[in-house]
Amino acid sequence: MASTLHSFANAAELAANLADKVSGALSAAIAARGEASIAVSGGSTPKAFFQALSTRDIDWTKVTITLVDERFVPADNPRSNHLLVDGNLLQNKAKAARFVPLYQPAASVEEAAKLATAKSAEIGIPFDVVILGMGGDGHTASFFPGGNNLSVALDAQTPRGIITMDAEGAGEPRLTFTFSALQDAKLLILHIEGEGKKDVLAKAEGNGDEAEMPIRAILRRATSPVEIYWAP
Ligand SMILES: O=C1O[C@H](COP(=O)(O)O)[C@@H](O)[C@H](O)[C@H]1O
Repeated sequence: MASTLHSFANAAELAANLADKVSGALSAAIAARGEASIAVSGGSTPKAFFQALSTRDIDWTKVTITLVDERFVPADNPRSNHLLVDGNLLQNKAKAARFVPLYQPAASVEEAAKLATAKSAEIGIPFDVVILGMGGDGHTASFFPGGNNLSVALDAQTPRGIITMDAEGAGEPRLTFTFSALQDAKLLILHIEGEGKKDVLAKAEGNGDEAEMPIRAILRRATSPVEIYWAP
């Protein structure tokens, strides 16, 4: 499916525009079905966007928020994506939203993935909004180059849900939604910032294996159009 690049003068402008776009999509879903769902990324990029979105005038009591991926660490760990969402998105008006975490306090990451899959099954299918990020190595969600479960995660036949990922570049073991669960969001956004990430995107858009740059799976095979939001 085609992608469209939206470029902004700076990160603040991007955050405000993306917050408007996403709040419009969530409000439309609430008007149509009485509820809305959004899966967001972690990492260093989304903070300003989360803060902007948290102030938007939406009926947040009807919104379910989850993560596209998470580290297998509890929510008080500084590297937790849940912690980032708690401090920046689940604030202001968005405090009223329901949050479904991927981390579960289980004995193993595999057990946590099963529990998270069961809990997230209540969230509407497909997601109304998915916000993906991208690492400098071309990973998105926790689809890491060299990941032990990468081919399963990227296989369109793998059922929707959360699986585990171990990879050298990942730090901790990860929990990630599968490609099948993310690629058909009604609004599918790739949010990246900086000249370096633009170069990585250009490389990903060229020829090469998906396994080398897993973002290619989204750019090449997502059934929804990919809206790319970029600022220097
Ligand atoms: O590990 C992760 O990294 C990516 C990209 O993060 P960034 O710091 O380069 O913005 C992120 O999209 C993903 O959710 C996160 O777990």
